[in-house]
Amino acid sequence: MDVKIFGVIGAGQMGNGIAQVAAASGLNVIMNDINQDFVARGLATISKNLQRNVDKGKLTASEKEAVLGRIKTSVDIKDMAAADYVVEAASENEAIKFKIFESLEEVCPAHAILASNTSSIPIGRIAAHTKRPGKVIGMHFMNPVPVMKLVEVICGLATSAETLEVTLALIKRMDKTPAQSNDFPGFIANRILMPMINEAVFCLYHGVGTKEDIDTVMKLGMNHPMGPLALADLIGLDTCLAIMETLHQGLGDSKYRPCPLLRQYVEAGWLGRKSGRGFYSYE
Ligand SMILES: CC(=O)CC(=O)SCCNC(=O)CCNC(=O)[C@H](O)C(C)(C)COP(=O)(O)OP(=O)(O)OC[C@H]1O[C@@H](n2cnc3c(N)ncnc32)[C@H](O)[C@@H]1OP(=O)(O)O
Ligand SMILES: NC(=O)C1=CN([C@@H]2O[C@H](COP(=O)(O)OP(=O)(O)OC[C@H]3O[C@@H](n4cnc5c(N)ncnc54)[C@H](OP(=O)(O)O)[C@@H]3O)[C@@H](O)[C@H]2O)C=CC1
Repeated sequence: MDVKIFGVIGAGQMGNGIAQVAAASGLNVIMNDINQDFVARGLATISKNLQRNVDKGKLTASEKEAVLGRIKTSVDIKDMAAADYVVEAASENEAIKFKIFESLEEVCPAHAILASNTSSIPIGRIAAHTKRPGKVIGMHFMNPVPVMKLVEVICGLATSAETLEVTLALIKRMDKTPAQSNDFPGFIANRILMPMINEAVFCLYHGVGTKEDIDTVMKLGMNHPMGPLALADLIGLDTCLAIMETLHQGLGDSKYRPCPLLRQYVEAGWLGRKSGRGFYSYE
């Protein structure tokens, strides 16, 4: 299948990154969110990231304009009627994703593949909200999308070989590297990463160390590029909590229980970088 028009649902930190790398690979992109402010913010982030590359001499100004010129914005999901392939990158919330997939089923052409960038929700569960489970797949990019090489690929029980083949070709075209996971809650990436982050939050909660010392141990002791609490702030504490809840409920093991401190921060609206405050302050 030849993908010409690539749709992205959600213009947040993941959605705008996915739109950027798709447009940079030559695809025509439609980036959708629920209101004009969010798509405008997403487009401004893409423009800023591309400009950084122009300033570094990695991209010319006309290449930047060409990439931006391939991105159309939308606040109406019906615009996905033009898409051959759609990646959903809305908030990590089952009810929101189920509703989006029900709408995509209605508006997208029969040949369109519907992918989700979900961090943890089983793909089969999402696919059950469409009439085309063979054309539903997990395409899980890493944050920040323009920088990170990995895309985790998840096939549900019904995902077809053609859907996988088209997805792998797109990942190659975007100059990323795939790794395949079977369809378990949290897949591979967050089955391993998120319990580590949650344990770092428990260390803070129990007073094992300060946030700075916890992060320094993992940065300088284990050579991680960022400490786990700083990384949680980058990912978004609401997303971290949602992933832990999916692991806890889906795998039924108390070792995945979210740290109460993580829940307290989310309830206070301390969501990390995106809200200006998480474990650290960004104001
Ligand atoms: C939750 C999930 O479901 C899955 C996930 O995504 S989990 C999160 C996975 N991501 C990680 O673990 C990220 C860990 N952190 C890192 O790798 C690094 O700290 C980092 C890449 C974020 C920043 O790297 P750094 O060396 O500290 O900073 P910096 O020198 O400013 O940036 C390195 C490069 O990344 C670019 N960059 C940094 N942040 C960026 C962003 N948000 N968007 C685009 N580009 C960015 C910089 O422009 C720079 O590019 P050049 O090499 O071309 O100069
Ligand atoms: N953050 C990360 O590091 C990673 C996240 N992911 C996954 O990517 C997805 C998006 O995460 P992220 O970008 O961080 O989250 P953000 O909160 O930054 O962005 C989500 C965006 O989706 C919008 N949205 C919500 N509902 C709808 C809808 N019905 N239609 C269109 N857009 C909608 C949100 O709007 P509003 O603000 O109004 O709710 C917001 O703009 C999640 O599934 C997450 O688990 C995957 C890999 C890494």
